[in-house]
Amino acid sequence: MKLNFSKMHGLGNDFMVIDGVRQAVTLSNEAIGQLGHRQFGIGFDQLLLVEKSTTPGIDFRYRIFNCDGSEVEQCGNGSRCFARFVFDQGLTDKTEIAVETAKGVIYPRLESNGLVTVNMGAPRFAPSEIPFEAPNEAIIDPLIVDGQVYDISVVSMGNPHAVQIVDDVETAPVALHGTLIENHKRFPQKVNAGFMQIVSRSEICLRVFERAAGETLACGTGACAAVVAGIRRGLLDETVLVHTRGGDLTISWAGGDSPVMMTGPAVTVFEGSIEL
Ligand SMILES: N[C@@H](CCC[C@H](N)C(=O)O)C(=O)O
Repeated sequence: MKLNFSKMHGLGNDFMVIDGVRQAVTLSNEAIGQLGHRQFGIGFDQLLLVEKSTTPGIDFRYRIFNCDGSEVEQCGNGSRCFARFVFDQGLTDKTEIAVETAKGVIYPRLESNGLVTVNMGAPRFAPSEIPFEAPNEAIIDPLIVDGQVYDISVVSMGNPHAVQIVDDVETAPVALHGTLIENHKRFPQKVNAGFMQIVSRSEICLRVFERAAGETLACGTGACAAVVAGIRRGLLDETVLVHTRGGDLTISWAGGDSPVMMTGPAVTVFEGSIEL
C-alpha cells in the first residue's frame, strides 16, 4: 500500500498527517509505532489521521496517535495542523471547521495572518474525568514523587495533564520527574507532565513531558492546561503568552465552562509518500 502524507509541525511538535478521506488507510498501532520511529521510520511526535465525519453539522473527524502507536483523545498543536492540512489539501474551503476527536468536537479557525485559533472546549477537573485517583476535585493536589511532595494541578483538556510550578523551566528536572509523574499510579491512563514558570500575570514559560512521546518542543493541550491551572491558582490573567522551546502560543480562558482558546502557527514541512 502506498500512503501519501504531509510532515507538519506546530512549534516543533511534529506530525505525520494522513488524508484518510481520499485514501483507504488501515494502520495497526504497531505499524504507527514503526512509522513514528526517528531512526527506522519517518519520525514524529504524533500521527494525525483525517477522516470523514458521519455526524450532521461536523466537517471531519480526526484521530490522534502518539509515536508509540497508542491512540489519544486530544492534541492542541495537532488541531492547528489538521486545519491547515484540510484547507491546503483542498478537502474543504471553509476557514472555520468543526472536527470530532475522540473527546468531543473542537473548532479551529484559519486566521488571515496565517495563524490558527482553536476553540479547544472547556477544561475538566473531576478526578474521574482525568482519570486521577483522588477523593475529590481540587485546585492543587499533593503528589508524592520519589519521596518528595509536588503540588500539581490536574486538568483534562480531553487528555490528562498534571501541571506544577517551577522557579526556572530551564533547570527543572523535566525528563527525570516527567517520566515518574507520567507513570504515577494515581494516573491509571498515565498523564502529560507540565512544568510552568510564571514570568508575569500574562506570560509563562512551559516545558511538557508528554505521555508516550517524552518531552516535545511544545504541547498545545499542555499550554491550555497550564494557563487554566495558573488562572485557577489566581496567578494568571485571562490571556497569557506561553513561551515553549519551539515558540509562542496565546491562550485565553474566561473561567468556568467557557472554552479555552489557543492561537498559534501550523507549518507544512514537506509532502511525501511511503510504500508499506
Ligand atoms: N502534542 C500534543 C499532545 C499529544 C497527546 C499527548 N502526548 C497525550 O498522550 O495525551 C498537543 O499539542 O496537545
